[in-house]
Formats: sequence, structure tokens, C-alpha cells
Amino acid sequence: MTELLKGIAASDGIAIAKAYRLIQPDLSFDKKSVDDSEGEVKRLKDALQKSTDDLQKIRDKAVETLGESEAQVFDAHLMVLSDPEMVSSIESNIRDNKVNAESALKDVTDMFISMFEGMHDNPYMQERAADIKDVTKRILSHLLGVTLPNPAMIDEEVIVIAHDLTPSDTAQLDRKYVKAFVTDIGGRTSHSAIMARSLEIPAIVGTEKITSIVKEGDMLAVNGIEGDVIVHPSDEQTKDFQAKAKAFADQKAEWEKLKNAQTVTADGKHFELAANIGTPKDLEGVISNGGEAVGLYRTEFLYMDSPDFPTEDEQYKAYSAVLEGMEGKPVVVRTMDIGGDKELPYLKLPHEMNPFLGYRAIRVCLDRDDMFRTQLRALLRASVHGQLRIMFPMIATLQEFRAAKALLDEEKAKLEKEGTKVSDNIQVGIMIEIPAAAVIADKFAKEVDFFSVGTNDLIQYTMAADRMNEKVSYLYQPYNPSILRLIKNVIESAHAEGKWAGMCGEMAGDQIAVPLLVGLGLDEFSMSATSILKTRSLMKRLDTAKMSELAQKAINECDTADEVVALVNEYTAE
Ligand SMILES: C=C(OP(=O)(O)O)C(=O)O
Ligand SMILES: [Mg+2]
Repeated sequence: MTELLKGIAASDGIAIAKAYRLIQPDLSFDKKSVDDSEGEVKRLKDALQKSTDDLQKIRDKAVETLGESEAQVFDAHLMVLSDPEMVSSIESNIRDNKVNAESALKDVTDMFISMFEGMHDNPYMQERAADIKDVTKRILSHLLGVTLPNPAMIDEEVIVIAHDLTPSDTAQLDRKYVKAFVTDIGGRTSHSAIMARSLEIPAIVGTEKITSIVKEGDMLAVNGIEGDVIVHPSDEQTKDFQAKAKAFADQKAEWEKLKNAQTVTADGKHFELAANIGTPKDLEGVISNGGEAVGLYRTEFLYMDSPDFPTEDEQYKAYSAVLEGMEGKPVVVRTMDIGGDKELPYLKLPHEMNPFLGYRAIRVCLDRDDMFRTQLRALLRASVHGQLRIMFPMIATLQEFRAAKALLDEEKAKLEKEGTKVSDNIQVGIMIEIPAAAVIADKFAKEVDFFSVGTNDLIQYTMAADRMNEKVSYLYQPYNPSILRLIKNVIESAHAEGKWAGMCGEMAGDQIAVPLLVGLGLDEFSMSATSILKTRSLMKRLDTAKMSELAQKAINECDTADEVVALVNEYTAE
């Protein structure tokens, strides 16, 4: 039966394809006594063989798509499967205790896991514990006859359905086959939504119930521009979605024409349109969408894509590649912003009640300065390859900025003493994403070279509304006068000290917000690369004096976000 579901439109685009449920199956079982031990041993051996076949296939695919070194983790898993000590312990457990294979497997692997996890001074063995956990899940799935989903193995066109997608799940999606994704939870500024926009995968988040409605293989039609999902679309609805997909493709072709054009308003004022990236691979999208700079390189993805802390040289290579790829255009590299919805297993952060308000980003870096210094050295060494700007995330106080800057200066002095060349022209700035910093932006402006407003966090902290929680997503209100006042304060404080102010939160590419931000005099707009051309097209139609009048009116006369939207529509109507 046809069913229409509404969610939060998270990434533009339209898709029609079969559903692929990316959902972990239930692996619970009962411990049972079994007389036919040989029968259980045979079940175990079959499950081990099937798991080996799976892992072999997954490994081959990983070599093909990610390369030999990324595929090594599967070698470790295969080794666990063929470890004679472990396999024979499970078999003996089945025979000696007359239990079912599931329970014998779990007893033995749990014992190995706790033994390895207890080896605190041996990180290598601790990682083996994680491998055993993964492999146990796979063997159990075969014993129980359920399927473990594996997004990396998708080889036909599908729409992924999930309760939630982590940033690392999202990074694994192959856009050749994954035509869209739809989740139960999440908000427009959760990192999986942000990544969907850079991968150009249409996405809808926060539908609350997609996973309980849609079965594997159900036909779906997804409109990521409006946030509509149709389950089992009729022929007529399919035609309607196909027509919308064509209109969207035509619109994109129109925007494409502006790829090499200047970003200027109707009265000839230039604004810098920059892109947000997560990895050096994203540069392709920045160039093809005519980005004038990189306004935010989220370096934490470099850490998240790696099984252990990336070395100074590995980081140096990544940063140099981005600086060189941009051919002298500015590149704002943000130091590691881990925490919140971005997890780093090997950092072993404690579980927190409120991870977005907890131990994250600069707070971790100032505490674990060994790790931070490595990143700063890599950045300083890379600085000779282009126009580097270093940005610290989640700054709440001036002391934090000063401490981070002092570490940077120390590492710079050390490198120079060692005879390593470092650029003399590195701007050092901060993200404004904590209201405390926005309020005293005038103080910060005396010490930093630039600001970049991180509205994804600034809005969640100002409105006290978790950016991941669809139940409070109505409070993600970029046009609320409270937010506009904070932004105005930041821009004016920067300009009073002759500094520049940019924005790298999703608001910078929001088509209702852009006229207001032009009116407030924001200097740089950094967004998902896929939003650049439509923003350039919009700016061509704006007059700065008129937008300035609009912004002042919105801030002084409007009471609510809705009133601001109505005013913007009035000022931008042609
Ligand atoms: C750009 C921002 O950083 P992130 O989305 O990575 O938290 C922000 O908070 O607006
Ligand atoms: Mg942030």
C-alpha cells in the first residue's frame, strides 16, 4: 500500500529505487543443553566457513575500492576465524559442557575479549579484542540464520534505510549504488546529513519511523529537497518524481554555467564563496563547483578514517595535498574537533551524558597536548604549500585561545630551530560556535586574525536544542532574531578591528539566510560545495544596500523567525 512519510530534507536530490535496510539484526539467543554435540560442532564449522567466505568477499571489495592497506583490518578478522586455539576451545566447550554452539562460541570469545581488553599496556592486543567482537557477531549471525548488513557490498541501485547513520557509515556509502538514504533520527546539521550533501546523495533524516514501515526491497521514491518519502509509489507518483528529478537536473545545469563566474551582487560587491571539506578527496567537488577557497577542512575525519592516530607525516601529506590542490587560494584548516557525534574509538573517550557539552574538540586537544602538537607541527610544515589559515574549534574563553596559540607558536619556533621552513603568513582564527564567545567577540577580535561562525553548534547551544534530535528540530532556527543579533555582533566586532568574519555552519548556504548575511556584511560564506553555485546565482540578484536595510529591520523589528522569513521573501521578490 502506498504510504507518504515526511522527514527533514537533509540533502537535495530525487531518487527512486529499492530499499536496503542497514539495520543490525537481533543476535540474542538462549543457552541450551544439547546431546548431539557432533551436530553442534558441524553447525559451528559451517558458520565458520560461511563467515570466512563473507570476509574474503568483503576483503576483496575493500582492496578494490579502498586499497590494500585499508583492507588489512579484514586480514586480522580472518586470522581470528582460523585461530586453532580459539576454534578448538569452542569445540571442546560444546562437547564437554553439552551446550549449543551459540553459547559455546560466546563463552570462549568473551573470555578472550576480556583477557585482551585487560592488557592496558598493549594497545595491539586491545585492538584484537575489537576484532574478536566483530568476528563473533558474524559467526553468530550465521548460527542464527540472520543477515548482517554490509553497505560496502551493495552492488545494485538502492535507497538505504537506517535508524541512524554515523559519519563513518555515511563515508562508506558508494554513491554509484546508493541513490539516497532515509533515517528515523537525526537533524539537518548532524554530520551524516552534512556528508550526504558533499557526497551529493539525496537524504531525508528524522522521519521517526521509516525502519518500522519499510521492508527490504520495498520500492521507494525520495525527494530530498522537500523531505518526502513515498513507500510503494503508484505509477503516477513515480512519473511525478521523475519529472521533479528532471527539473532539478535542469536547474543544476543552469547553475553550472556560473562555475567560472565571479561571485558578485547586483551592485558589484564581491563575497567569497568557500567550501567545507572532510577529506582531500572532496577537493574535486570544490573545484567542479567553482569554490573560491576552502573555508572549513574538518580534520577530525582524517583521525576517524584511521585505525590509530595519524602520524605527523600522514597529516602533513593530507594538509599539503589540500593546500596544493587549491593552488594558492585560502584554505582554513580546523584543528581536530572530535566528540559530539564524531567518535574516535582509539581515543577511548569516556561515555558521557551530554557529549555535545562535554570533553570535545579544543578541550581534548589542550588536555592531550601531545596529540595536538603533532597536528600543529604537520600543519606548520604544510604551510609552505599554499595559503594556510589555522582555526581552533569550540573556543569558549580567551584563555583557551591563548593556550592553543601558545602551543602553535612553540611548535613553530621548534621547527624553525630545526631548520624546517614555515610560512610567515598563516592567519590564526577561531570558530564562533559557543554563545559565550559570540557575546565577547569584541575581546576576541583584538587577538585573532579571523572568525568563522559555526552556526550548527551556535544555534544548538543558543536554543538549547540538540542538533541530532528530530523532536526538537523546530528549534533549529537560523533566522531567529536572537541568532541574527549574535552574528551581527561577531561581524561588527571583527570589522572594528580590521579582521574578517566568515561562516562555515550550514546557515551560510541557506537561501533564506544568505540575503540577511549579505546585509550584515559577512565576508566569507563557506558551505557544502554543492550549495556554492546556487548561492552564486542568488547573490547576483541581491543589492547590498537593500539587504542591509533588510537585515537591520529583521533584527530590530521582527519578533520571530517566521516574521524574518516573510520579510526576506518580501525583500527578495522580483
Ligand atoms: C561548522 C561547524 O562545525 P561542525 O558542524 O563540524 O560541528 C558548526 O558547528 O557550525
Ligand atoms: Mg561545530
